[in-house]
Amino acid sequence: MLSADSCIVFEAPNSSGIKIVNQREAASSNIFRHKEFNLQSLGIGGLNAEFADIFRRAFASRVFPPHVTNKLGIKHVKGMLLYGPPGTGKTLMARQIGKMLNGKEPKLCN
Ligand SMILES: Nc1ncnc2c1ncn2[C@@H]1O[C@H](COP(=O)(O)OP(=O)(O)OP(=O)(O)O)[C@@H](O)[C@H]1O
Repeated sequence: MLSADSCIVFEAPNSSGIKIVNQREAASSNIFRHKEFNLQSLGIGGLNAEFADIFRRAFASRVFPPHVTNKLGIKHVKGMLLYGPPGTGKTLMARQIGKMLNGKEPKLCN
């Protein structure tokens, strides 16, 4: 049953050649492939606080329906810069987050 809060998201596989336009806002609520995250199963250890910070800053706005973000004037974060000592999991985390998203792999800059 459809209600005023119902949201329809059209999806097409990349290989289909079909390009769906003008539904960016609606699609944003479906940004993650999986709704549950388990950092251990993603091979990420000891970065729970960092992941929570990334999620809160960059993705929290995307779990709200588009009409709520529009009404509140919330702008989605479109990029992030990870910094820290070498070999501490920045690249690993970026790649794993990229896999969880319905998008392209992250672009890594050294
Ligand atoms: N928290 C972690 N959990 C699991 N593996 C990790 C973690 N941190 C680093 N590693 C592993 O250590 C190696 C180096 O990590 P990674 O390349 O992600 O570090 P980085 O912070 O991007 O380093 P750099 O700043 O030098 O680019 C990788 O093989 C990665 O899988």
